[in-house]
Amino acid sequence: MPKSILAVNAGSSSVKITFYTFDNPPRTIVDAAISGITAPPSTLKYQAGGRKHKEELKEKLSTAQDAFKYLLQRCFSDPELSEVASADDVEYICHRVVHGGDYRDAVEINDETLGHLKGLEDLAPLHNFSALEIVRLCRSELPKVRSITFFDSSFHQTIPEAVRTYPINQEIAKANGLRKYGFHGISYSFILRSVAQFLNKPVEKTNLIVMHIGSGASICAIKDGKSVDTSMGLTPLAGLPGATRSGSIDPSLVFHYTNEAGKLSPASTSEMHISTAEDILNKQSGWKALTGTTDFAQIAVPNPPSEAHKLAFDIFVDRIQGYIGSYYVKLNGELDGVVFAGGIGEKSALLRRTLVDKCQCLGLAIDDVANDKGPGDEETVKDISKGSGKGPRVLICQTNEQVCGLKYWVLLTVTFALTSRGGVGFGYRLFLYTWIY
Ligand SMILES: Nc1ncnc2c1ncn2[C@@H]1O[C@H](COP(=O)(O)OP(=O)(O)O)[C@@H](O)[C@H]1O
Ligand SMILES: CC(=O)OP(=O)(O)O
Ligand SMILES: [Mg+2]
Repeated sequence: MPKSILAVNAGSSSVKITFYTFDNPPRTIVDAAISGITAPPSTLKYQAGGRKHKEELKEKLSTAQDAFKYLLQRCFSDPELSEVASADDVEYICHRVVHGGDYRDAVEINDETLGHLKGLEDLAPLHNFSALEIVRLCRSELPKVRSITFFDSSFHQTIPEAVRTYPINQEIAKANGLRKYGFHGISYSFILRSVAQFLNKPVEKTNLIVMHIGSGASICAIKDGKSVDTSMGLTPLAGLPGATRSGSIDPSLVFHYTNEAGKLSPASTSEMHISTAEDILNKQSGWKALTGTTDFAQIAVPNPPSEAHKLAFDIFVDRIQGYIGSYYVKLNGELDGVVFAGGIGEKSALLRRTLVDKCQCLGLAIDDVANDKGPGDEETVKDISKGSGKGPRVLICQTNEQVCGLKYWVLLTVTFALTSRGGVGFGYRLFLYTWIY
């Protein structure tokens, strides 16, 4: 009988890992996350069985790979976690990889797929490189464990041509894969299923505007259970601003920023080639550039410590409001709910209230008590709308990018019956398959 599945989510400011059992449904053995990698000290959150623990770390973990190694070691050395004491207890690792290019589904890592993904590294400079560093580490340090990669971009394959196409020379666009891909799709997929279930609607009849807003922030219009537009584009830089990202700007700004902007950045390596402009717009912009902090909890406060903090908050609200209006029209006003998710969406009552107040003309209204209280630990979806029945629901969804990847993986392995090379038997996969539907 197989042992455990490890799911890894390397975000731009955090690394989250979860070990699951092969049960029906899979049971979480341990959930561990390090956040604030870009704003030290980092914080560790650790949850196993009934034990919950949060601490500020003294160790300097400046890369996603360091954070991953730390988390793995922490789990393996926990004397109360006999189920995952070493790499021998792990059968598969499911990695969240942000940019999957034209991959429609998850893929198993081998020399060929890894080589292909390496070619996409430059298109998600804050993400793919870090995630693939973890994949490479797993291949060398845990060579017997098979790695499967899941892509944020897969969920957005349904975006219509006119939305995903940039109005540029189409030969060049096609040759270089220059189109809107969209990201946070693993999260949107989890949110869609969870909210549809909560609203008691079939997924394929559910229409939502979902915000996944954390260090990286995006918004997605979902019509009949399919992504029809999203704010990120060719790379996760487009759309909303983030902790260190500018979001959409006039592209000409790059040519007027500094003379150096078009040159290769000192951050470029043999692995990753980014220009100074990309480095500035991805890593030195957003609320960090405006306020000095990447922590939105210091910005979303009733009495901001400076005008700059207030401006950062107002800019974020303005950009999100613009997308909500646009997506409401794209969905023809047929909207089941507006959903807040991601670190900021789930935790900032102030941001939620401010936005909903600004979108009252769409029939959105918020219950202040429910909003201030937020969701309980075990509450995946919480309704914070005012009144009942009429108008789109205002919801919070505590997203989970790890478990959703796991579900996709099960589906993939069942569908394609990945060889039995030391893997789980087909019958067992079928058993897991029944858990999905
Ligand atoms: N109470 C809070 N209010 C506002 N923002 C918060 C709060 N708690 C955490 N955040 C913000 O959430 C963001 C992290 O979101 P998350 O989705 O977990 O990260 P990542 O984008 O790295 O995956 C950080 O910018 C953090 O400041
Ligand atoms: C795509 C993206 O921006 O991801 P994250 O929010 O995890 O940084
Ligand atoms: Mg994230």
